[in-house]
Amino acid sequence: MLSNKHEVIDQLPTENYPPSSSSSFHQLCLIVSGASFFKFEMSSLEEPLGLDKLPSLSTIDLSRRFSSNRCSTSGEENGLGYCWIEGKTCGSFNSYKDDFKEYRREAFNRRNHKREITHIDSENGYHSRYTTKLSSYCNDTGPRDITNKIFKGMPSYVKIVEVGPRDGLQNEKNMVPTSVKIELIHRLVSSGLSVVEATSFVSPKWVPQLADAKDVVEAVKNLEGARLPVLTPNLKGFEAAVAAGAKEIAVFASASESFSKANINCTIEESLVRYRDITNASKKLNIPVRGYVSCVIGCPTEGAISPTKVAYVAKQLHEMGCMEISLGDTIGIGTPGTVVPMLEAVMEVVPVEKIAVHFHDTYGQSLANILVSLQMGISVVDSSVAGLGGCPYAKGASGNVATEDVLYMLHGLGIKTNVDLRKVLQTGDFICKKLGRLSGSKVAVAYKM
Ligand SMILES: CC(C)(COP(=O)([O-])OP(=O)([O-])OC[C@H]1O[C@@H](n2cnc3c(N)ncnc32)[C@H](O)[C@@H]1OP(=O)([O-])[O-])[C@@H](O)C(=O)NCCC(=O)NCCSC(=O)C[C@@](C)(O)CC(=O)[O-]
Repeated sequence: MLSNKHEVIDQLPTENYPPSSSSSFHQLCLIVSGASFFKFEMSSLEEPLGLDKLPSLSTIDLSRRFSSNRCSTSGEENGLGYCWIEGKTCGSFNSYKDDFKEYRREAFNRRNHKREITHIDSENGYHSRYTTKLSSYCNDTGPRDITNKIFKGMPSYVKIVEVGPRDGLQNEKNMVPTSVKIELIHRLVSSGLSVVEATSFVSPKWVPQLADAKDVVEAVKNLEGARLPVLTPNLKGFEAAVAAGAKEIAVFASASESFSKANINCTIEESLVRYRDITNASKKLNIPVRGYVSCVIGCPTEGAISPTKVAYVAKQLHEMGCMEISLGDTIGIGTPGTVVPMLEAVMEVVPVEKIAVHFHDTYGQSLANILVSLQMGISVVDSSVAGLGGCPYAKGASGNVATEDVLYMLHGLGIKTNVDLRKVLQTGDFICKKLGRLSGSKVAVAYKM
């Protein structure tokens, strides 16, 4: 058992930790595929796994890993990454549409396959035979084909948008000192995060915690190495943000009419008018604007939200000039079953490279949802250090998915982030101590044991 924190942190997986065996790799593929029919050799959970025991794909050359003789990949990068798609040339997003069509055909056209399988009951360990409808992956194809299907279309680099200082803190009841917010941003930037959402220029009556937005931005505006967007709900906020020195803005619409009312006191259409004013003003100043769509799966009052509504709002934001559209499962109710159709709808109207995903972890589904998003080609993921977060106007919304957990998964998949997980863990430790709470990151908890 590791007792010393530093000892623990020193053993964390980095982006390039030592090679794993092919059997670990195979195990991971099976885990990722959600195949519950296989038994794994598990390591003791009494202490964190040593790095050499962790299933890692990171050190195996991606092009070799996922290519067959048919694949012409030579490991070249085209700016967005290596091709992970068997039998294709290696541009990732250039060939995206074709790849995605094929992906959908192969991934979703297997609903009526009846198969007899041997089920190993995970609790009782007994074998039972039954006929069920399920994916034909396991019986039709070899492990290599399964692997190719799982990793098809995944990016080799993912940009993390750290939202801890804004989304993470906005719901904190006790006022967090401005100096702590500033130090938090410094630490996050020094861990390699290239985008750290710093604060919001919203009404202090609505979100008192972020009433010090001006002071925060003035203190961090010259920080190098990261972009520091701030949220603005209207021109008043936009102007205040720019005056304080903000160089990037985010606007936040909703796919739910009730949530729009509760959150920004206007209808969806009214919010889009406000955001058009902001994007017009920002174009003149050459300030990039990110657009959020909240409640993309469900709303605390309206229930399920249709993918068509989400796509509509996303399209509007895209067309008015938002450079990236972040899709927020504000109350964290999504599963891959609901996230995939929502993403499909949005991808019809917004290019995949402009889509980000923003999951709250209320039901523990965030990593699964991120994984399917990656499989659909998305390469921008929002997360919050230590899993801080929650929306004051969304009852039941819990923290965002923890940055540490996302990094751990991405690095385990061999996906680059340029973020130092150790430093993010230390930052999570820092902010949790300041807030007097436990980390919401599973990885942080595991490495402290
Ligand atoms: C939009 C408003 C302002 C409308 O609020 P309102 O009360 O309808 O606005 P108003 O125009 O009547 O103004 C009321 C007061 O607020 C002031 N005011 C007006 N605008 C600003 C501003 N920008 N900055 C500072 N002050 C402002 C304004 O000057 C006035 O002050 P008073 O005269 O009473 O002293 C309000 O509803 C608001 O601030 N809402 C923000 C709520 C918020 O931040 N929610 C959390 C965001 S998280 C989210 O949306 C989800 C996301 C993005 O994280 C993604 C996900 O998780 O899914």
